[in-house]
Formats: sequence, structure tokens, C-alpha cells
Amino acid sequence: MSNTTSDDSLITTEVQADSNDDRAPLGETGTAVAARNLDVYYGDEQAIDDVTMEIPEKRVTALIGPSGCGKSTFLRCINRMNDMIEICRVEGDVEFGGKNVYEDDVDPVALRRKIGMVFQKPNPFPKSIRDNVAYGLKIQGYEGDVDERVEESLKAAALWDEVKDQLDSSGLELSGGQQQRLCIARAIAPDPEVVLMDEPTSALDPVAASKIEDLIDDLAEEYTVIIVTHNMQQAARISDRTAVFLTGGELVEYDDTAKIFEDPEEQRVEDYITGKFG
Ligand SMILES: Nc1ncnc2c1ncn2[C@@H]1O[C@H](COP(=O)(O)OP(=O)(O)OP(=O)(O)O)[C@@H](O)[C@H]1O
Repeated sequence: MSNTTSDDSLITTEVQADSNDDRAPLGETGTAVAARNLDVYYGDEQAIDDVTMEIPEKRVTALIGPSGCGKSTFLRCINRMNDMIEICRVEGDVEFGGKNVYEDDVDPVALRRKIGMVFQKPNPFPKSIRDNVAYGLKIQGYEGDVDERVEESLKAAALWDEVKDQLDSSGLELSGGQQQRLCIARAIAPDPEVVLMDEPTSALDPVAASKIEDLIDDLAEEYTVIIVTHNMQQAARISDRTAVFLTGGELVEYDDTAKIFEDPEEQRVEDYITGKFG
């Protein structure tokens, strides 16, 4: 993927160009995940309001919007992380692999192997680097060569060269940026199809954040990446599609990232992007 600077952009950043990579045009890619008339409530409070959207496979889709508009809630619905929140109620469908993930026969643990997650704060286990990455493999009873898969995952997370001589050291001894890449390696080791990222760089310094951004770009060659970010420049730099949520959990506009940042349909989106509110 390469970047171009657009004179028309509403924000002073680079909007990624899709045109000169060798992937199928966005409109011709399959759908990895689809929400259909999704409503989410915490008790009586509605956090997601009738959201319908199709997320393309092997692309980066950014979810942006002001604080409290439901971005994390939406993300967590995709792999049923909201199941852990007692007062949370989900209505409507989230389709993955042609099936609504909320059907009774879906095993959420198996679902989360296919749809991995990386959180805002790096959260390695207090275990060795190797064991952090091998964790999901052991749970799933992986029958292949675990060490080989650990190496592949660390390479895919752009961490291998930095840690290959210290695989038995604690993951907690790494820097924040390295810990986040370790968490990405842990998420991709079980070979998911989708990786959900909830503000994965907001706790990192700019250099570490930039490494993760580069990594996300590479990951999208193999995985569908769905990322919540507060950072509009980041969304513009790394995503192919952008969904703008506004207060009340409404999906106001969802389109190619260049369109959202250069010529959005909705005045409210333009106002948000140019900092007039939110
Ligand atoms: N566990 C919870 N229990 C009750 N209400 C919640 C819970 N999590 C989120 N909410 C409420 O749901 C709404 C959406 O929250 P959510 O965290 O999804 O928004 P967000 O856009 O990700 O916000 P931020 O950008 O600040 O992280 C908010 O009103 C929030 O207070």
C-alpha cells in the first residue's frame, strides 16, 4: 500500500491511495463481517442504534467518532466480547462466515480464535514471550509445530528480530510498543480471519505507534483488520474504509476512507472531521 497526499482532504494528513496496489478493487472484495440492524443496550441505555454495514475482507476498516458514540461497543459485538458484560443486550445480527454469531450454537471461544482482539493497553500475560504467543495454540490443542508457529507469528508482528534471542524472558520486560506487537503476535498465532483493534496505539509513543501502523498495513494482506481510533490522521493513513459513528450509536456515514476525509456526504461528518464538534 502506498500513500498520497490529497489537496482536497479535510484534515492535514495523507489519505491512503488504493489505486496503485495489486489487490482487487474495494468494491470487488468479499465481506468478512456484516452487521444487520444491530442494536446494543446497556440496561435501558442504547449504545448502538440500528447499524447495518458490511466490512470488506483483507482490508483495514476504521471506526471513528466522538467519545461514547459506541465504537468499542460495536467492535466488541463482533467477537461477542460484550457477552462478558451482564447488562449488555444485543439485538440484530452480526454475520461472520455466513452465520449470525449470536445464534445459540456458536461457541464464543471458537469465534474468538477466528476473530482475535488487541486492546488499547498492551496486556501480555506474565509469562515468557514464547508462552504468550503459544497461549492460544495450546488452548486449541494445536497439532502443528508450536515453535514454528510462534516464530511465524512474531515475524508477522514485526517483533521476531528484536526478541528471537530472549524467547524465554517475560513478555512484561518488553517496551510498551514491543508488548503491543507481542499482543498482536498472540492474536494472530491461532490464524484468525479478523483482527479487532481497540485504539491499539493510544498508549504508545509516536515511534512505537508508527511501527504498529506499518504493521497494520502489512497485516491487511492476510487478515481483515477493524480498528477503533480517536486519531483521525491515523484513520486516514491506514484504513481503506471508514465508518463514522456519532452520539447515540448512530452510524452516520460509511465509505471509502478518501471519500470520508475529502468529500463526506453528511455535514455532521465534515463538522466532526474538521473539529467543529466532538
Ligand atoms: N460496560 C458498560 N456498562 C454500561 N454502559 C456502558 C458500558 N460500556 C459502554 N457503555 C456506554 O455505552 C456508550 C458507548 O460506549 P463505548 O465505550 O462503546 O463508546 P466509544 O465510542 O468506544 O467511546 P470512547 O471513544 O470514549 O472509548 C457510552 O454511553 C458508555 O457509557
